[in-house]
Amino acid sequence: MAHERGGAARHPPLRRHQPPRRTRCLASVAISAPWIFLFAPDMISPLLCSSNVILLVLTGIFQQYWVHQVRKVRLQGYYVFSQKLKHIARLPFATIASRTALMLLIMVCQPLVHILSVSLLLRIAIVVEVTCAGCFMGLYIWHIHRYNSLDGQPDILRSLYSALQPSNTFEDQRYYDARLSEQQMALLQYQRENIHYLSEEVLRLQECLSKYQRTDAGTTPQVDLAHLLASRDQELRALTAEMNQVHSELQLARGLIDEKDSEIQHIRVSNNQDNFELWAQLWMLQQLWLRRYFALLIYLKLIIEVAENTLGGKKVTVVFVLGGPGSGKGTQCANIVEHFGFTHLSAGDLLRAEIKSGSENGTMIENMIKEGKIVPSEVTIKLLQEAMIKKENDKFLIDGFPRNEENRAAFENVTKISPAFVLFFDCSEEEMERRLLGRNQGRVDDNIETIKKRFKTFVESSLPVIEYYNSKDKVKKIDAAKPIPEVFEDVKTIFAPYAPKVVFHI
Ligand SMILES: Nc1ncnc2c1ncn2[C@@H]1O[C@H](COP(=O)(O)OP(=O)(O)OP(=O)(O)O)[C@@H](O)[C@H]1O
Ligand SMILES: O=c1ccn([C@@H]2O[C@H](COP(=O)(O)O)[C@@H](O)[C@H]2O)c(=O)[nH]1
Repeated sequence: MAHERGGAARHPPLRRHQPPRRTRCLASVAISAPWIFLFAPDMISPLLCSSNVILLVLTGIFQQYWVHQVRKVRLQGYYVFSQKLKHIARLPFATIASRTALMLLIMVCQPLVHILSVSLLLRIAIVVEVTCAGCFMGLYIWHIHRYNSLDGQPDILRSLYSALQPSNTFEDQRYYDARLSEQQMALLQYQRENIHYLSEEVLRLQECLSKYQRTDAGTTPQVDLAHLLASRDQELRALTAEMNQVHSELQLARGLIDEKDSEIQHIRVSNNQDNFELWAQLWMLQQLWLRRYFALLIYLKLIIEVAENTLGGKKVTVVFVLGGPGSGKGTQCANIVEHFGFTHLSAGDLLRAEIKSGSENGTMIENMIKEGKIVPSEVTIKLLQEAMIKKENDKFLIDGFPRNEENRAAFENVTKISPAFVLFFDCSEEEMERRLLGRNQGRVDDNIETIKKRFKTFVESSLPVIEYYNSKDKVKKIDAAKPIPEVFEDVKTIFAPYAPKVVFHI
């Protein structure tokens, strides 16, 4: 952006303006009138007055032209500069107008004027007038010259916003009260369009959100999970495509502006104002696209925020509890549930329940567990999603999952949920083996043969997952070899931010 604007600033469109030759002629005639008309002294005063009136008319016309030029400077975005020029452009006309009035007054009051001759007074008036008008014209020309060598940035945005912000200074207050320039109006119009566009996007977003809302007060959301996730994915894809399109259109606009920039360089030589108008239009177009682009980025961020860590219309907090078999995950999860109000979802327990339910996957799952192998991701993820949706809670401990990289990636892709952190129970194999053999819960995999296989799977497949989250700074490691209460003391420190808030009842 700065580049384009800078480009424009390097090639200002105005050329240096000289006072018209006619004005100078009239001024010289006016000054030399008393000598030219020596043969007819009575003609001097009326002639001086009438030539001054002509000069006044011409300055008026000339002022119109200057004001038009000042407007162009303002349209280019140099608001502060144009404000300065605006006052200077009016000074020559004001000077000549006041002197003409003075001259007419002298003429009218002729019989009362005794100190100096009328002709002398008129000449003094006209010399003062021409000197002042000349000075002001010079000042204007000097400013134009300064403008042409100006290398600053247009201050249009400042001017736009300053007009909308009340100020204490008198100058700013006047500006605040003054009518907005056309350029400001145009920019405001664009802002309005963008606001309109954004509100449409917000409506769309609200519509998307409403799909995630629960439709009754019951515990089961009415939205079909698969449909919900699929539509959310589709929305994300559509939005990304739209953003890419806008981005390419933005590039196109930028390309055009660059092209026009070089044409504007030509304008400086040829003084072709039409191309400047084109540049101004392109600049505005680019502004529009930029605003739209950023609006879309914000929208995309919102969508991603909505999509992430959301399930059945609620934002969820998920903690993965990982560690070797027998490291004490289940034992500590029970404590966390009691103290911190989490819902405990053990992937192993869900799989065992699935076997018991007599599902078609039952035999496959049972065989995998006996072999200490990892059940396919889609089976486990489906069970976890269903369990999460069924529960009212929004804080979940997912125990013993993900067990490998594939589990992890599939879960994040399908659910768009990433864990707040990973609680890792670190324990030696000897200690874990001792605990598992002493667990005595009748589990088919708590035998030395399967235990060895489970250890192998843990080292080969599950440890890389922990390493992955560690690289993301998400792992909170616990020394699980300590006695149960001591381990829980460490766990409590980690979960302190999740402690339920104390409510005071009066
Ligand atoms: N810190 C501890 N010290 C001693 N024994 C413990 C400790 N933590 C748990 N145990 C015991 O070890 C056995 C295994 O514990 P637990 O079921 O919690 O482990 P786990 O990590 O969930 O195992 P798995 O992954 O096989 O489900 C249990 O009998 C439990 O009482
Ligand atoms: O995500 C998972 C979780 C578990 N399994 C299988 O179940 C057993 C027992 O799991 P525990 O967590 O020890 O209760 C495990 O050895 C795996 O075979 C799984 O495949 N995927």
